[in-house]
Amino acid sequence: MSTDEHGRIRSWTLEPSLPRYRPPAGAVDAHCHVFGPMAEFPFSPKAKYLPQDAGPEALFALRDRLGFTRNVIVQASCHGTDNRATLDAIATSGGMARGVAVVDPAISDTELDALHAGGIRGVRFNFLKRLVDDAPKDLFLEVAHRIQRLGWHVVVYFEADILDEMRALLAAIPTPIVIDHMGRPDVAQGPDGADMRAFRALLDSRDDIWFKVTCPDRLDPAGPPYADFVRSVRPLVQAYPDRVLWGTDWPHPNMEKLLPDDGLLVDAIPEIAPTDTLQRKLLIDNPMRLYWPETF
Ligand SMILES: O=C(O)c1cc(C(=O)O)oc(=O)c1
Repeated sequence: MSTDEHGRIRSWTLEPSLPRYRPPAGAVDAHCHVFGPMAEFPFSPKAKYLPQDAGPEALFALRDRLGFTRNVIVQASCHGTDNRATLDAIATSGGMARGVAVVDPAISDTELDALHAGGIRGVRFNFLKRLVDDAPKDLFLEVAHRIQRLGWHVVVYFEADILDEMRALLAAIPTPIVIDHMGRPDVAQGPDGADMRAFRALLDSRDDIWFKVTCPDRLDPAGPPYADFVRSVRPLVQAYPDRVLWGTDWPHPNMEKLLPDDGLLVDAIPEIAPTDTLQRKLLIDNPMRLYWPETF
């Protein structure tokens, strides 16, 4: 347990192993976060965890160590709707990061424009009760309509047990959708289990629902080499190769009891995406299409 004298937790390992797998040049870590630094960017009073600082310098050092080129920084719940830490990290990346914001539904169009100028390309709707106090679907849907003019997408985080409740909202969202961590299926059920079947039905309901094959550490308690995660997720990558994204999830919010080794997370990539073509789509083509569309 890595808690400092102020009760601030560390959920990432300070010495990740060097991965054996080397990503192709230009690879994107499409799901990561920054925490603080708190002195500059305080956490939300509503934050459900109080992490130690995990700022852009550490994030970009990890990016280089793991062999990645770009990051997509997703606003973490501990920063609420104050996106300054995420924007600061993007600003210091030299064009090598873009982001996903969490916004107050009352946000103005001018503020949305400023987020766009700062590199934001999507908004995140979080439905996990342990992370947020409320998730107003009607207001979220209004936000989804308002960001359409910017060419953004909606990132949604929910767990498998509420997938059915989510269907109506997901069907109504007018922009592309990205599902965080595949909606957290129980990977122990295997690729044909109820959770994966329900998730595939969702993917089949629209051709613009993307998903992140992230967080083996959260979804597969057996740990590396994440055998259940690999056997459940590989068929998904093979079936939907053009709308799948990968990310480290660093600094792994709330994982302080079992610090994931980022090097071993990278080593799982060729297991879930076994060919060069799949790896290129997963790590370069797909995230670039979504976050750096002007390069196409
Ligand atoms: O499962 C989690 O605890 C978690 C939390 C956050 C966040 O606090 O934003 O983001 C994630 O992607 C995952």
